[in-house]
Amino acid sequence: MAEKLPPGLICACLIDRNRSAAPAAAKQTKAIAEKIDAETVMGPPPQGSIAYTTPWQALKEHVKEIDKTHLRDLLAEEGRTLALIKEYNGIYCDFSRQRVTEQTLELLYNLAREAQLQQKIDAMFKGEKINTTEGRPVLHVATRARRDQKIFVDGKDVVPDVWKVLDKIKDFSNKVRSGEWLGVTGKPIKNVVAVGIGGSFLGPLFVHTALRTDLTAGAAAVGRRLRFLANVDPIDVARALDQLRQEETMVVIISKTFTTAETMLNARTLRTWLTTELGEAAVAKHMVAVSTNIELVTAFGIEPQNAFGFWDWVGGRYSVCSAVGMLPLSLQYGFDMMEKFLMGANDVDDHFARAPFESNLPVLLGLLSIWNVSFLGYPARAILPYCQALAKLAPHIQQVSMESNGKGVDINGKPLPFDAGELDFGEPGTNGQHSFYQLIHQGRVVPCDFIGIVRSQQSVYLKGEIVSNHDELMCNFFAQADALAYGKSPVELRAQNVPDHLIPHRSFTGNRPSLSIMLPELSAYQVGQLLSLYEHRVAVQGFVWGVNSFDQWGVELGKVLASKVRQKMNETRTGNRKINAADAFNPSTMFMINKYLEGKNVLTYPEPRDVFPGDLLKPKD
Ligand SMILES: O=P(O)(O)OC[C@H]1O[C@](O)(CO)[C@@H](O)[C@@H]1O
Repeated sequence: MAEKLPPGLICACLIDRNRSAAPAAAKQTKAIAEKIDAETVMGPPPQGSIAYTTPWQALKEHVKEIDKTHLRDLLAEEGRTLALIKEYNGIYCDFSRQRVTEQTLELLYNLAREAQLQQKIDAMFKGEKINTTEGRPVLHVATRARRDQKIFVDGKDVVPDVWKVLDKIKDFSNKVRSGEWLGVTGKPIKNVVAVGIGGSFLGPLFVHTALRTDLTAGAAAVGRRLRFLANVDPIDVARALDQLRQEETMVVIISKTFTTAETMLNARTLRTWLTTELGEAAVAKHMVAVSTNIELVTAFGIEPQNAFGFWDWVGGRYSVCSAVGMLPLSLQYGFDMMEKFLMGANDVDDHFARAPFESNLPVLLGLLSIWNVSFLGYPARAILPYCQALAKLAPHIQQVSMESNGKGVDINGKPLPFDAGELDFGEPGTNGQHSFYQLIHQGRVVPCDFIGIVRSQQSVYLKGEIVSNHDELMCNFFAQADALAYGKSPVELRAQNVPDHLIPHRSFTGNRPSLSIMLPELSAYQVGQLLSLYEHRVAVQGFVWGVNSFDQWGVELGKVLASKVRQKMNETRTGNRKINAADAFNPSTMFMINKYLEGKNVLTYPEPRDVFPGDLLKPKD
């Protein structure tokens, strides 16, 4: 295990094992080790960092100017507002509620030029190996390339390979949907359970949730069910399988690596669920896979013709446009609709690659986020769609953004002299208004993305009501942005006869930044546009901060430690014993695991056997 860990962690582990030493001495040794480690492994913060450049320093100076202004006054300038409204192919972005002037934007463009942003964007689209720690290109844009586009990796055009898989998905999903592909008992397949986690789950879930309210999509999905199984929590298994009959169900195992512990355990669980009922022959008709590792898929027992491939140049969190999303979503909605989704994403890809910074929406979004995080000092960002169909946008972007830019070192491995990344969270409005908006109105400053849709896919209007349901939703969309920007002053409150003792409680400082995005509707095309917009915004931030946004080493340590716990837990089960000091956990973990083992003995079965959801609730024989 040790040789897989970076040197800093090896030191920490060695110290951890030296538990007999006096705590003070151990603390001192640890501090010294960490210092040596930081100096020898990473070195001092790099003078080459973007933070030491003139454009960065100019922006820092500029904060003083901005601090003299209030959004209330900035919003009074119509010329400024017009300059800060940007539109591209139906996407309307109003940046006027950002704490910026036109000069701020000029300074941000200087920063982008200093960071060689355009060159980095070009390198990405050209298939250069910009994910340097894994030696890979970053080409999720190729997964939604038009058939006639050319994108090269190591001199080979990859677009024909992309379309070979897409054609296979089209053919397969048509067969399943038309009833030409039948289950092992001759029944048509009506249900799909997509098993995957992280990027192999959140993107497809986001798109599925967005399309579920599209009337056309709804029609295409009539009588069909798409469920997701991500967590190994048995409750998640139970919910995913609830009311499903094996003979009408297809299980799609989605894993880039085909090694992710949770996904593989769930894959084995669902294989057993199918074969217990239908026999071994069920695997060929009811299980398919999406992976870059076709060897492991075959070893699992899924036939290669039932495997849908993708490539190591597609990062997991950027993979929804590959077979990862396209297969389950085409089974649910039909390939034609999903092709529109791809073309929406492709449209914004083209815009991102070519448009000048001044009108490039992902670039503007990215630069403004950098302004908020690195200069104004706001570490969080709320994604607030006034659209229930976008309920899973925030969780998806949370992974895209935080797994990409949550880094402590730059692309050359040198410590960053600033905090990169931000804390992303969000909920659809108006639900969020009745939850965490209190904090963003009167507590911490959290820059907000408001997203609204002009024409809803559904209409609800009761005669006698002032406005329709959708208009009501949008009234809040417009109002919230102004409430944050303008606030409410004690003078205004006094004029409304608010008693003095309540004035501090009812005052709103305002001057809280937000941006508003409006889309004409939310069909598959716009969902694709929105996805690409957010993905590239994250890339812009990473390119300017100088981090590698396309690796994710930070998720590894927990996986290694879980595997040690798993092994020890298995030993205690077979050896019928508790965890003890020889198992080399710290006292806290040792006590906690033993508490867990003691507590769950009431429910464990003495003999190993397959247990399915609901079994634990049945009386024991
Ligand atoms: O698709 P896989 O290989 O199962 O990985 C699932 C997810 O796990 C992660 O590696 C994080 O643990 C993500 O980056 C990835 O999307």
